Amino acid sequence: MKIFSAQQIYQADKFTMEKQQITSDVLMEQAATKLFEWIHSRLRGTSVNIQLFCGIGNNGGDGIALARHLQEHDYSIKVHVVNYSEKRSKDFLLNLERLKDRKIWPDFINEESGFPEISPNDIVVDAIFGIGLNRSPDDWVGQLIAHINASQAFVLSVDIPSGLPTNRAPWDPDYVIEASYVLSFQVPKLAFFLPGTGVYVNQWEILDIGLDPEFLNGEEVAYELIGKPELWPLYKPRLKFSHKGTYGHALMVGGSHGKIGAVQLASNACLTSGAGLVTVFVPQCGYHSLQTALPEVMVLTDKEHDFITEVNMPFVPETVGVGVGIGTNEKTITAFKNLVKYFKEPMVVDADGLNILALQPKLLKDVPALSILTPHPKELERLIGAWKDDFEKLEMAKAFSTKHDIVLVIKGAHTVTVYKDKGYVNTTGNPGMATAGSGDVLAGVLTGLLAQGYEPLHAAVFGVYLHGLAGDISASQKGYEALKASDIVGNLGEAYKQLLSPPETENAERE
Ligand SMILES: NC(=O)C1=CN([C@@H]2O[C@H](COP(=O)(O)OP(=O)(O)OC[C@H]3O[C@@H](n4cnc5c(N)ncnc54)[C@H](OP(=O)(O)O)[C@@H]3O)[C@@H](O)[C@H]2O)[C@@H](O)CC1
Ligand SMILES: [K+]
Repeated sequence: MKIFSAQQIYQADKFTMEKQQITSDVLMEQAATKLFEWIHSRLRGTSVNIQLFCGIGNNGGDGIALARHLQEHDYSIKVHVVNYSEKRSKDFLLNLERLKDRKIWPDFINEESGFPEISPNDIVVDAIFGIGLNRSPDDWVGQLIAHINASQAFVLSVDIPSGLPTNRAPWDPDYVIEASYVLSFQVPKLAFFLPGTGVYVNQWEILDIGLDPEFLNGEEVAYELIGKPELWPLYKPRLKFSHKGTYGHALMVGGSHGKIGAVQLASNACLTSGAGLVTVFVPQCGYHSLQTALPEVMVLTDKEHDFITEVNMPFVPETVGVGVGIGTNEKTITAFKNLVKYFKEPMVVDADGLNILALQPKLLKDVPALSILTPHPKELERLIGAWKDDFEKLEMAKAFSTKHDIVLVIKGAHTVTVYKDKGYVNTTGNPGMATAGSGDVLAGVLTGLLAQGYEPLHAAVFGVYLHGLAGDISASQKGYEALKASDIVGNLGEAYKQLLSPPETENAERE
């Protein structure tokens, strides 16, 4: 699903009105009707107090129009106009008149003394600011937002939590609505998925307000939200007349004394994700445990006992996954340098492999084009430098990816895969996956997909989703706390099955 910028949403608006020969008021009415239907289908006339806080722009207009529908269906409502500017929008004013025609008189809030009491049992509709927010809310408006947050009422935000900008971090983190639920128009907003701004969005859903599909389908976007429908075309079905050679031979290079488990998890994941053959290259201390734990995996050892000093390959693998548990011993760094220089196909670099690249950035020019790097935030910062907010981080990641022609997988609650000027936001995964070895499993999955011939960008987007889905299945079986990385490997097969299950269940899978 495409993620549009605010500017693109305004363009979609304009295009729709011109093509369908409708006015902006009609579009607002469609939006308000969808909001009303969503609420009504859940409340079914329940007697609950609904307090609507409406700004003076089109987001406020949506709220005012919604109030009219709620009143027509006998809901108990209280409408507040948050009077933060004299510049009221045309459709806001039109809907305010319609409300007055029905003898509903909103109160106008101009300062703190006018804040209403909000009971924890009320429902708050937040229609103060939408995607038009372009500067910090005035103090008294910020205080109103804080007052709503402190109320413990259920807060339903229209389009986007008020105070949350679409393209930067909030000016003041206390001046943003903490939404219980966001009903967002037509397309999800990038801010919902980034760690600094996603915290304001507990749950979200898209309402189709009828923006024109011709525009939506034709527009190029900087970010895409990845769900099942985006993955189906990437999947490579197993063929009847295939053999293990068809699915590639992967080499996993990693491990050091006390960290053989990392490479064990990664190679197990690599094989389980479907690689035809997997060989592991480890220091000698890893030999027995690997041969015992993973009979399907072949093991090569370094001449050194505790760490890797030179990677000798008696065969040419389809791909290499390097870095998990490898450490940063000087001799290991030399081995890593030689490996990235010698190997010419896209590879996966994780963990200490990334730290070595951060220590010696000139090695980046030797990393094969289209290789996949899988940093967590700290590793990313070592690679690309510090950022001011998540939006800048993504721009810096795009520049880095373009400069070095590599695929960057930025791990987090919503892992974002970046290649050149485009980002792919993942929708699977859960907090239980913040556990030792989870990243090693991902590195293994991605290496396994590369071995099977997936294009590197596809391998990254597909693998991140699959890994998260296996984590979600694990969480449903064990809960968050008890979830271990080996459970994720154990559920990769079930994840494939769910991923390929028929489209009927698709909506339920979406967030
Ligand atoms: N296609 C769609 O999705 C549809 C979208 N619709 C709805 O429209 C919403 C966008 O509406 P909008 O453009 O009127 O902006 P909104 O957010 O209401 O702000 C109002 C104005 O406030 C101003 N302003 C900004 N920051 C400020 C601040 N800190 N303190 C004070 N003032 C500030 C700024 O004006 P300025 O003063 O900069 O000229 C801004 O224009 C969208 O979220 C959705 O709910 C639907 O109606 C139908 C179709
Ligand atoms: K809002």
